[in-house]
Amino acid sequence: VTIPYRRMAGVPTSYPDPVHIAVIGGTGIRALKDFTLAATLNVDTPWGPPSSPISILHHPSPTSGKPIPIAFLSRHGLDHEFAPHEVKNRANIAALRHIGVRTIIAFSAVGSLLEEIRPRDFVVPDQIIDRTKGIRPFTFFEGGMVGHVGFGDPFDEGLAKIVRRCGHSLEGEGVTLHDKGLVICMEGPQFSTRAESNLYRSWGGSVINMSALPEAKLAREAEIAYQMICMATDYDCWRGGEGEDVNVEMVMGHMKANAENAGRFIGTVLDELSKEEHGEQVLAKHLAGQTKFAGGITKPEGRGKEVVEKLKWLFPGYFD
Ligand SMILES: CSC[C@H]1O[C@H](OP(=O)(O)O)[C@H](O)[C@@H]1O
Ligand SMILES: Nc1ncnc2[nH]cnc12
Repeated sequence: VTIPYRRMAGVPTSYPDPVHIAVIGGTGIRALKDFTLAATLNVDTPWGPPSSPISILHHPSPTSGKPIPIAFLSRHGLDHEFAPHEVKNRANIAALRHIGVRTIIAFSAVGSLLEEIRPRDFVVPDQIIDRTKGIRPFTFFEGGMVGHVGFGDPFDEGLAKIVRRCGHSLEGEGVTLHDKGLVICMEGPQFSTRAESNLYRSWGGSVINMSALPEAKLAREAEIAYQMICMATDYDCWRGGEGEDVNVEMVMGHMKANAENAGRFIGTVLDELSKEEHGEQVLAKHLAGQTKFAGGITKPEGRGKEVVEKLKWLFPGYFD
């Protein structure tokens, strides 16, 4: 199936098993090629519905041949109708955790802030600077439940190692991969000024997007291992040559031209993650339980009823 996963006649609307791995598709990635659509889920969450229905895709395990379910969610909606500040981040992450997801591979089209990261290159980032403006809902812990999770390393290093290996295995076949990178996550939806772009370069920024946050923060609160794969589509506006400033046409043009490689990259990562040897990593056992303590700081008598109910839905057994 290559079209965006709308509700299709005959496709089940429920799925019997937990789904551990998810892909969040960004700009230009609204579906995954060569997967069988097993179900389309309309999950409602205490934070409202997610940006899109969740498609459950079947992918044969490269070791056992058994079908492995993968959840796919379209960050900006099936028709790219949600601007970066309108993306239903809390509902997206909550819905994914609710169906069993503990590993997310998130894809993002980014501007490059470095000469050596050329359009169509891939980057597996390891750091983020938050330049969003506080207008996006960014936590599950508010309204009478205080929670503080660690975010020193905003991406999951175990997952990053696997993703990098997969990317390198495709090098020479049209894929160029940069192993590390600092993502500047800006508010948007307007692109940056030239002064801002230069400022981010002076901070050591490698790439810029509008969607790493709060997605990555919410995934951490939800104890989900999260790694973003970025694909450069432009040089933002710092390079300054004629006709070089980023625009949507440029972004979409590079995404379309390199969609095949992006799809192969994601497919290789899913193949690898489907191997039994990565079972513990995929289940993010290293994160399990952290939010029970990080989110349990508010004394029971001070807890907000409404938020407690929401959190019970998201973390059954944590805040009883
Ligand atoms: C269409 S250019 C700006 C847009 O592209 C990126 O989207 P995504 O991260 O979802 O691939 C960027 O973050 C902006 O939302
Ligand atoms: N230059 C840029 N700035 C922010 N987000 C982007 N996504 C793709 N290119 C971008």
